[in-house]
Amino acid sequence: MEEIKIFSPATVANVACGFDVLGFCLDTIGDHMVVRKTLEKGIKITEIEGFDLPFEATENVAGVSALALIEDAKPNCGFEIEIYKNIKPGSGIGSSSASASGSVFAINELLGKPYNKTQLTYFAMQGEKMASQSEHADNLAPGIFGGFTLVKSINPLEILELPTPKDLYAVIVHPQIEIKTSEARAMLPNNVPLIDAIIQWANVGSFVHALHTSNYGLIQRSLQDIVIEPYRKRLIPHFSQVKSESMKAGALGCAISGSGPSMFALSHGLENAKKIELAMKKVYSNTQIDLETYVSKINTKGIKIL
Ligand SMILES: Nc1ncnc2c1ncn2[C@@H]1O[C@H](COP(=O)(O)OP(=O)(O)OP(=O)(O)O)[C@@H](O)[C@H]1O
Ligand SMILES: N[C@@H](CCO)C(=O)O
Repeated sequence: MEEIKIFSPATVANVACGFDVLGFCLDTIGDHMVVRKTLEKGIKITEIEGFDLPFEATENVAGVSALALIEDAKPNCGFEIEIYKNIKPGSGIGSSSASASGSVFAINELLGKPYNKTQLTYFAMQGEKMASQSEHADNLAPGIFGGFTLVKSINPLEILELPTPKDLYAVIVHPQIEIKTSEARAMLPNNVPLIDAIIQWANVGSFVHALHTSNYGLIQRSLQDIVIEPYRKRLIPHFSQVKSESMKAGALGCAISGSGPSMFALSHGLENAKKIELAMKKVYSNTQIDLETYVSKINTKGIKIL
């Protein structure tokens, strides 16, 4: 194979209680990428559509992760990358992650799949590190593995695939402001009071159990974030109203997606998800804030070859 076209989906990191460890993959929004082999060695980004991003491979996360992979694989060829972006950078639904994971997934396919999904996540982390100035894989893993994932450890990298209850849907509201992950991380405290940590890790454990048992009531009781949300919610206009209106509309939970400004809600069933989407839109209807909303099935396959 000389050329490959892929869909690299948007993802939701943290999932309320699991800062830097939990994530899930969306279905209805993502970037397209075309990657082809070249005689000339190295990585070239030849096309970027949708948003203004660097073409220099060492400055674009897609290039940085691809360079990490070829440094290890030492292939006899190079690669050129075209990026067709739909996910706005700084949106909180894994824009940089979709590019970082998409390029390594595509190159791996073109090389005959020498690497497994965990190794691909490792290479993609090198790109993510540049964008957010810290190492985390909670957006990358669900894009590469699909479904819900838990990053058990980043050193050594270990990723657990979690089950997806059949009737679970996600609703995303994206107020059109930009929040850089690096800045949203810089505002967090270095220490967490033990009393808060106890509540948070109990929620992570019970959320994982709820996914395994398709226990929607327990999903609802586990989706809370008392560690990160108190700091970041002030970055997001109308955060508290979106949350309370979503819950009134039947959400299992509503929280910041990644580092924001997007917020997500989980829903038991599609009809209910549509009601939650309407409730979210209504909160912003009398404001000047532009927004996008999406209702999505949980994407259990991850990155897709087109
Ligand atoms: N291919 C790329 N796609 C998106 N952002 C990129 C890319 N290459 C470099 N960047 C830079 O990464 C930054 C955006 O990444 P950031 O992690 O802040 O946002 P995000 O990926 O949408 O958020 P989140 O990780 O919270 O979902 C921007 O500064 C952008 O210029
Ligand atoms: N876990 C990360 C996800 C965003 O990249 C954060 O919230 O900072």
